Parts: sequence; C-alpha cells; structure tokens
Amino acid sequence: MAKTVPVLTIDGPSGSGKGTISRLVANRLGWHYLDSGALYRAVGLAAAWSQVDLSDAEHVAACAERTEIHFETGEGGAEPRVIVNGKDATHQLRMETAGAAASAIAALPAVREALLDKQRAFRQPPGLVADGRDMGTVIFPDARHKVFLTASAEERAERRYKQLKDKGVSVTLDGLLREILARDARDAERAVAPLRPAEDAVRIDTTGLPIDEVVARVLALLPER
Ligand SMILES: Nc1ncnc2c1ncn2[C@@H]1O[C@H](COP(=O)(O)OP(=O)(O)OP(=O)(O)O)[C@@H](O)[C@H]1O
Ligand SMILES: Nc1ccn([C@H]2C[C@H](O)[C@@H](COP(=O)(O)O)O2)c(=O)n1
Repeated sequence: MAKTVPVLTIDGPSGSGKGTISRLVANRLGWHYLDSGALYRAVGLAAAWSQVDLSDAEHVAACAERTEIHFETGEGGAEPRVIVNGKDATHQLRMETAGAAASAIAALPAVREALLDKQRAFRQPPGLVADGRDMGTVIFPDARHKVFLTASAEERAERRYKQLKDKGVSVTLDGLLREILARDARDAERAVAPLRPAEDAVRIDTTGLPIDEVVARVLALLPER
C-alpha cells in the first residue's frame, strides 16, 4: 500500500529552505511531513544525553534504534514541536551544535540503516512531503516528485543568522558561514547517502527568491493536486 502513496521529496543543503517550504507545501496539500534532519538531530542529542561518543557507530546506532521521537504538528505550516524520549527538545534541536552533531552521526552507515524504516513509515495517505539530504536518492527513490533546493552559502548563513537572532541566540555571521560550509562539505563528501540531487530532481536556486515564490514553483510541479 505504502508505495501507492504519493511522495514529494525536497532535498538540499542546510539553510536552503527545505523545512520551511516543505511544511508550507504539505499544509497546502493536506499531506504528512517528514523532517528527516530532526531524526538525525534527535539521535545526536539522545546520544549526547547518554554520554555516548558520537564516533562510536555501534552505540550511536543502538541509540538510533531506541530513541523515541514524536512530532507535534504545528498549525498552518508552523514548525512542529519535537519530543525526544519524552522531553520537549524543539529549541535545543535547532541549535547549530545539534546540526553539527547530526551531521557527524549521519556519516555512520549503521545509524542511517537504523533510521531507514522509521523514515519510510511516514509514507501514509493521502501523501508525504519529505525533506532531507537523501530523500530522493535513497529513502524514496520512487517518489513521484523530487526537488533539490539550493541558495548561495552567504544567503543561507544570513537566513540562519536572522532565524537564530529572532530566537534570542547569540551568533556571528562569520561563524555561521564557516559552520554551514563545514556541514555542506561533510554531508556531500561522506561515503554513504551523500547530499546530492537525484537525477530526476528539479533544481530550484532560491537565492533572492521570496518564500511564497518558492512554494508556488514547487506546487506548480504537482499538476494533479
Ligand atoms: N526563500 C527564502 N527566502 C528567505 N528566507 C528563507 C527562504 N527559505 C527559507 N528561509 C528562512 O531561512 C531560514 C532557514 O530555513 P529552513 O530551516 O527552512 O532551512 P533548511 O534547509 O530546512 O535548513 P536545515 O537543513 O539546517 O534544517 C528560516 O528562518 C526560513 O524562514
Ligand atoms: N536525510 C538526511 C537528513 C539530515 N541528515 C544529516 C545531515 C545534516 O547536516 C544533519 C541535520 O539536518 P537538517 O536538520 O539540517 O536538515 O542531519 C542526513 O544525513 N540525511
């Protein structure tokens, strides 16, 4: 049954707008939403809570198997709250340190394997919008629609700067740009499921494009909606 459920995959580097666009598009379509990055972030966090060394593949994978992650859907495309092992980790998960930890554990094949079925289980009627790095290449290669979002690293750092400042987090633009470039390199250069567009993905460069324009371009790819 699951394979008959339509999927739209939205992959891309950090700050390209995957989460924002995916939530708005899912809301417009009335489809489910998978934030796969939040799963990796949650496992990194749960491993840190248990004082597991993030390079210890066996123990981090065991952590990925047993970590309970629940999303409490936000209204109208708002960010969902993420509950990790019973604790509200929404704020902590959005920090750049959580992104870096997620990126490190995401390079471990055993961790990716442990999260495979959890991600595919989100494919439920009437449809799924899935955002991440390997949604179109590995997790849902048969997806009906695939998008790869990009934006210049400078614009992505500025977006993240504004986002974190609005949340009251103290950061510098230079520091964020360095972190984004380091994360891009790690995600794109890893041996397993690296960040790359699926061959059949439509690429959208969002540099200078307002959010509603990106949403409109993505929705235009689904003529049957
Ligand atoms: N086209 C856009 N123009 C301006 N700002 C945008 C655009 N798309 C997203 N943003 C803003 O950029 C910030 C980062 O967006 P978002 O979290 O969706 O990116 P992401 O690709 O999911 O990042 P990550 O992979 O790190 O989770 C948010 O504050 C969002 O509102
Ligand atoms: N499908 C995915 C999703 C995420 N990751 C890793 C790599 C990212 O740097 C990190 C955090 O993701 P984000 O929340 O920024 O989208 O998690 C991955 O390898 N594969």
